[in-house]
Amino acid sequence: MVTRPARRDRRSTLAVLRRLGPYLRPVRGAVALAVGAALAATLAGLSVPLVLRGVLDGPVAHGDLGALPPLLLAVLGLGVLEAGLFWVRRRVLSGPITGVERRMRADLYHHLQRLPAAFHDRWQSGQLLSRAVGDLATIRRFMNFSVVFLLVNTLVVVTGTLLLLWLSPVLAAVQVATTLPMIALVARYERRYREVARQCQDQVGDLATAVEESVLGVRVLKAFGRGPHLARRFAAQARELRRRELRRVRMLAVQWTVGIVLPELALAGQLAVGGHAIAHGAMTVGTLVAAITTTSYLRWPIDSLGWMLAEANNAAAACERVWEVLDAPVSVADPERPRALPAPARGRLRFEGVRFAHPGSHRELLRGVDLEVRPGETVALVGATGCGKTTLTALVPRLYDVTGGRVLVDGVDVRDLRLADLRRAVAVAFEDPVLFSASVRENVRLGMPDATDEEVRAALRVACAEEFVDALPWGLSTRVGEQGLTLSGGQRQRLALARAVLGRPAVLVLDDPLSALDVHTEAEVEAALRRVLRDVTALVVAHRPSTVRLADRVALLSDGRIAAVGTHEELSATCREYRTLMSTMDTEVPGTLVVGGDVRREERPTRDQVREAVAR
Ligand SMILES: Nc1ncnc2c1ncn2[C@@H]1O[C@H](COP(=O)(O)OP(=O)(O)OP(=O)(O)O)[C@@H](O)[C@H]1O
Repeated sequence: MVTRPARRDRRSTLAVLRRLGPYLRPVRGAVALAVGAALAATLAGLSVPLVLRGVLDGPVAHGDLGALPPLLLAVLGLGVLEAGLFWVRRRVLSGPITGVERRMRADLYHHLQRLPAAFHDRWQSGQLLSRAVGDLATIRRFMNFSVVFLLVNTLVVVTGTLLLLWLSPVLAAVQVATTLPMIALVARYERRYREVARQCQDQVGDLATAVEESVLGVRVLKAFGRGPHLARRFAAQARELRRRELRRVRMLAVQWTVGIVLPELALAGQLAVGGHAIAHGAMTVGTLVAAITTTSYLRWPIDSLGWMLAEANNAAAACERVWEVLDAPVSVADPERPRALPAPARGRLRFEGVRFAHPGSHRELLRGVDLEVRPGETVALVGATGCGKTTLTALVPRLYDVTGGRVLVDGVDVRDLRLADLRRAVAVAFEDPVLFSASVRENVRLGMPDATDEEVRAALRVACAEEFVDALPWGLSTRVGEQGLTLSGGQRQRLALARAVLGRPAVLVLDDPLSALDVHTEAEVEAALRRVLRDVTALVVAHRPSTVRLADRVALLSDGRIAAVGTHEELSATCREYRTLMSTMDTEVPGTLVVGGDVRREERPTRDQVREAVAR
């Protein structure tokens, strides 16, 4: 499993953030209005020093108190205008920007759904979760606030400096001299800060994975008493996150300190220079007060510059993480010129010279599989543990694509079919039946959302699940807990079977469909399956004789190829490897444990045990 991708984007923060453009374009009107409102608000604030100069050098200097009220009203008006415009900025932007976040999240989710199984094999779910939740929230905060104020504050610093220049070039020079070190510091920290931010966000992803795994596996952890061990591992990861966060905070602390000290230095410098100039009659008190008020007003824009660039770097690191997922290629996709299945579909399934290696694996798992499952026929696929049975079945609905050869349904290469058409024609029930936290009805209708309750019930009957579903508190509407954990393994497997047969597929791929059933239920489901399998082409991965009994023919997968095909009797008579395999399977049924009336199946033999048996 890959914790996180190795690729690191070395592009500048601006280049990374520029990719937000297409998302921001539809709301550019709102952004422009917000920038305009924030700019007008800040300029209103920046005008106050000019009015102050007017007060000091006019009515105050000349004792003309009658001229004072309009100027005081002007100060009050500017204050109210500034507050109102800031309100407008927030009001105008929040809705559109949360809409942008929603669109990005929807795109990410949609893309995750389209990415092939091989992608999900490699990525930890916590990494994906933290990107879909935490990183997108970081980007939203940046767009909502920092984008506007980076623009506005830069403009305000420039305008304020020009105003100072107009008031007094020498006081402006003091201001510029004390601002330059801040700009140099920010430039120096830019890349390092982004790297640290990235490390923190990656560590949050690892932590989310750890939480998710231990929550999903809580029963196993409890049963094996591994809770304390996991807690120690989690604490170590949390310590690592803290260490990285502290590095980030230390860098921010330096920026904040410098950001606070420099404006104070500017004020002290301006007081010294201005006081001297006033003493020599080269400057009025009003000019000095106006300059100092302007410098004070510039304090927040300059202070915030470092902080907002840090936010920009956080957002750039978050963007990189989101783009990594969005840029992952959808390698299993609809063909450019899709072909249609002949109607009505007959369900002839054929593997021709099929080769396959898992991405990143140097070992070819399947090395030329040739097998035909005729319409209406059931073929059981058997073979030693880990020989590639599940992988071979996963090639039919294109969970993976073959690396050589081809898989054909009714003579059409599955890669030439639209995925929707293929998945309508081919239904799958996995060994590990995954259910979602939704009602029984929604879980069964997963592949056919429009199915009626009657159709759902018919499928449940086929899977021998109707009785237990009716006994649930709300029948079909009962919500099964997360991953269906409120149901027994056998119940989950029967729902997964019902889901597979609901759409009346032409081809049914079943991966060990009886694995989680007790002996009694197994007999029931087996009988029901016999009925289903009569009308459909089926490839069934079999781990025990009872499943093999369902099949018309059996195919033995060995060393990446189909080593033998025939009826159970033929193979038993002619194939030594098959006999040995069946004898290891047979040991499972007598080995069934009966504990207080509760019937449980023992573990299947390990791959090594099977190999040993085959070698004997
Ligand atoms: N996503 C993956 N990436 C790399 N290797 C994988 C992946 N999935 C499975 N494998 C490897 O491929 C081999 C075949 O796995 P597969 O699940 O197809 O075997 P199987 O015959 O169905 O086994 P079993 O009988 O135990 O269910 C195993 O060695 C497994 O470790």
